[in-house]
Amino acid sequence: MRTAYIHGHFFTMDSEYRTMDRGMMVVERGAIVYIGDHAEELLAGADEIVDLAGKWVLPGLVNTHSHIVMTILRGVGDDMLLKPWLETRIWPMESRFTTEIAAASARLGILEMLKSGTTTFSDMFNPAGIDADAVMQAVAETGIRGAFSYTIFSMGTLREQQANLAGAERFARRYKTAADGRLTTMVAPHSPYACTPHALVESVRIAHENDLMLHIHVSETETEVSDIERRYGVRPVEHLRRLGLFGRPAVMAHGVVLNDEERQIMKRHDVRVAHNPISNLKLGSGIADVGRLLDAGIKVGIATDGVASNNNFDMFEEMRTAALLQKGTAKDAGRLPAPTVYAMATRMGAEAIGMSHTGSLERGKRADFITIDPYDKPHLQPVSRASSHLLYSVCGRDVCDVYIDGNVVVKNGQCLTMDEEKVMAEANRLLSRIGEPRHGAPAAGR
Ligand SMILES: CSC[C@H]1O[C@@H](n2cnc3c(O)ncnc32)[C@H](O)[C@@H]1O
Ligand SMILES: [Zn+2]
Repeated sequence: MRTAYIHGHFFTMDSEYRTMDRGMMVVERGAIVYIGDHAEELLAGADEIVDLAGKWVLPGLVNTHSHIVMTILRGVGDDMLLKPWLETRIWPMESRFTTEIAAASARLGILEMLKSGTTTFSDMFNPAGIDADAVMQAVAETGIRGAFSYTIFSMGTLREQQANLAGAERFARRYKTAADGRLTTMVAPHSPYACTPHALVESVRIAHENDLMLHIHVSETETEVSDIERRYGVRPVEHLRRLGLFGRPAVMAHGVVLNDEERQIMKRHDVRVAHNPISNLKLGSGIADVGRLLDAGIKVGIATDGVASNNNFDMFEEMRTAALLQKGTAKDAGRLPAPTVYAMATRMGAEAIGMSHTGSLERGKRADFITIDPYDKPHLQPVSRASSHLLYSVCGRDVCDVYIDGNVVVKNGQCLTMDEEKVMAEANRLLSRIGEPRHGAPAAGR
């Protein structure tokens, strides 16, 4: 099947940030075979022609760190710092999760991601008490692309910790290539504070033996850094380096509290960062110095984290927040200009999570793209300044169509791979099982 997408205003987000006004993209078997100016002769060989006149077309966004299974916890534990938030609100509720809740929560999270333009994500989920296969089945059916990680924690008895490691290894192997290559895995020790050195070393072994990346929360708060210093005599980055974590390609979620020496270690070992500006603000963790990370040559992607600390999966909101924070903290309006932020949310983010077959509209890449129709939207006028609006004015609700592997998964704002009403109703119904009253739910539904 060969499809020609014509007349759209294309933002390729390639390394030259090429744009084409009334351009053309040809897709065959889910891959881009042509992108450029309109070429009438290419239409002859097309099985289907899709007219995108008036629409902005850009690569699907890449969310480099999320927790979709936590979506049902949106609104839990507002106004708390990370440590008490996790220990007194989030972890106790996660411990009551069932497979049904986890799968419903994942569907709801992915529905929100797809409808707001995210086509690829890298996710960590807490496997305790749930059947990971059922969750993966739910994820595969949505049509999204992603890297999934079964989180390794050093909690509970020794036997429970061994079971957790064995589960993570089984999972990493089983889903390394799944759903026609759309889904893959990473190995995810939760953090230097929730994992023993043994669990961290085992994580590296699993990653090495299965040729996988590592994904870990690091240096999110001052408290974490001082706790690790007290326990191990060194800061988190050096602690992880000594344990061999950076012998594999690794994505560090957060990286809020870092010094120059740590950035040098990270650059030397090609450690990438998933920057979660809104979650870091909401949990009172601080603001990562993204400017310095990029200046040091470190790849940085943008991420939402879970919605309990955000409270949504809107990557446009995340991009704008990232840009504004860096300008404000550096007192330099030129910090993090639009092209840099677009790259972080698309091509660089995809590279950061080892998925460089997506993230830009280039020949040979997967046809993962989204469209925005600006014409009926006052906040996107004047339309001629699209390259500014994509950062400063667009929000997730403006996304019109979403394609992954050349398949349309959202059309005119409606998700085609899920029954939207059912997904939302199911999440609300299951909420009562984890002990939260459903404030605002209609009485008849109780
Ligand atoms: C969902 S899997 C992993 C585990 O991570 C917890 N979590 C969610 N957000 C954060 C964060 O910002 N820092 C550290 N840990 C976080 C979540 O509750 C899960 O148990
Ligand atoms: Zn996280």
